[in-house]
Amino acid sequence: MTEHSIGPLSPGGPILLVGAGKMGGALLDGWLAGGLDPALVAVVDPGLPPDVAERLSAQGVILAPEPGNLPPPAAILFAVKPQMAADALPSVAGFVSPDTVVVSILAGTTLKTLRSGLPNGAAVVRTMPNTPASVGRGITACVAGEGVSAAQRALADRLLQACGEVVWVDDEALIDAVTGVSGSGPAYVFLMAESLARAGVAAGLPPDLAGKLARATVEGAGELLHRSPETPETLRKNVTSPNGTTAAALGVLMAADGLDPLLERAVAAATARSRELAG
Ligand SMILES: NC(=O)C1=CN([C@@H]2O[C@H](COP(=O)(O)OP(=O)(O)OC[C@H]3O[C@@H](n4cnc5c(N)ncnc54)[C@H](O)[C@@H]3O)[C@@H](O)[C@H]2O)C=CC1
Ligand SMILES: O=C(O)[C@@H]1CCC=N1
Repeated sequence: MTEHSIGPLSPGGPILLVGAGKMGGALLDGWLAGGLDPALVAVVDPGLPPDVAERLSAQGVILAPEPGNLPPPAAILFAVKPQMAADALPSVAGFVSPDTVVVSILAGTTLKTLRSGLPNGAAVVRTMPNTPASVGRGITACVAGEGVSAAQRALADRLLQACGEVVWVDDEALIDAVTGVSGSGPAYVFLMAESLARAGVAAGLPPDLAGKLARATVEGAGELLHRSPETPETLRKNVTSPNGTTAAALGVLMAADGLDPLLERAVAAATARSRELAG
């Protein structure tokens, strides 16, 4: 369930999703749960599993449209794997009209690459969402390419807000580091739950109990962070009694070779990979 309602939206044309996998599908679910009329939504994805196609079709979503039988889309959400971009861009290009805004979520794929595969002067927004979008709790960072109008930017913003928060940056180069922090970031948190469970087993707990405790701890800490106005630092200090158990653990995690340098290397690796994907 999304917390975000996009309510009645008259985008001036359909919204076309190209690539309805994990991220594209999450955005689509967010739009439908947020109140977007399914008759205004079209999906192109040759790999759509039959059960998903059946569900979408039953909801009234238009499947596998051709440029000739779909009115010019107000927005095209481009959500294939970066490695499929070159193959898929021509089919996106076929749907682009002068008023269409193309919103890409492809890691690494630059505005320049996207624009080079689309009709001259196409309006393109490059974004980086994350998988908590599937529960309406994502965060997406966006950068608008040349010629994107205020109305096109507002439409992109509204579509992405169906799945969580949206922030805009002016400098496209920041999107690689955004990818390293929030795009890939949920995986680091899930790994934390896995690692904490393994550490619990190493400390003598039965695996089932360690897994349950670790999962509930990550869930609960995330929810507390969500609901509390306090900073992460204050919430951490609230757990830490002087000379107590947490202080003992934090002595390890906050040491010179602790979590900071490890995460710095991890985020730098993701950022570098995002730049590499640009080719
Ligand atoms: N999974 C994640 O956490 C995030 C992914 N992204 C980006 O989202 C994009 C999609 O990633 P996922 O959803 O994880 O991948 P996915 O593999 O789940 O989805 C890709 C979808 O594209 C479809 N597809 C392949 N070729 C196509 C074509 N020519 N035309 C239309 N559809 C086609 C596939 O059938 C598949 O359903 C990637 O570019 C990735 O960089 C961005 C932020 C987070
Ligand atoms: O791993 C990836 O390349 C994508 C982009 C951010 C999250 N998943």
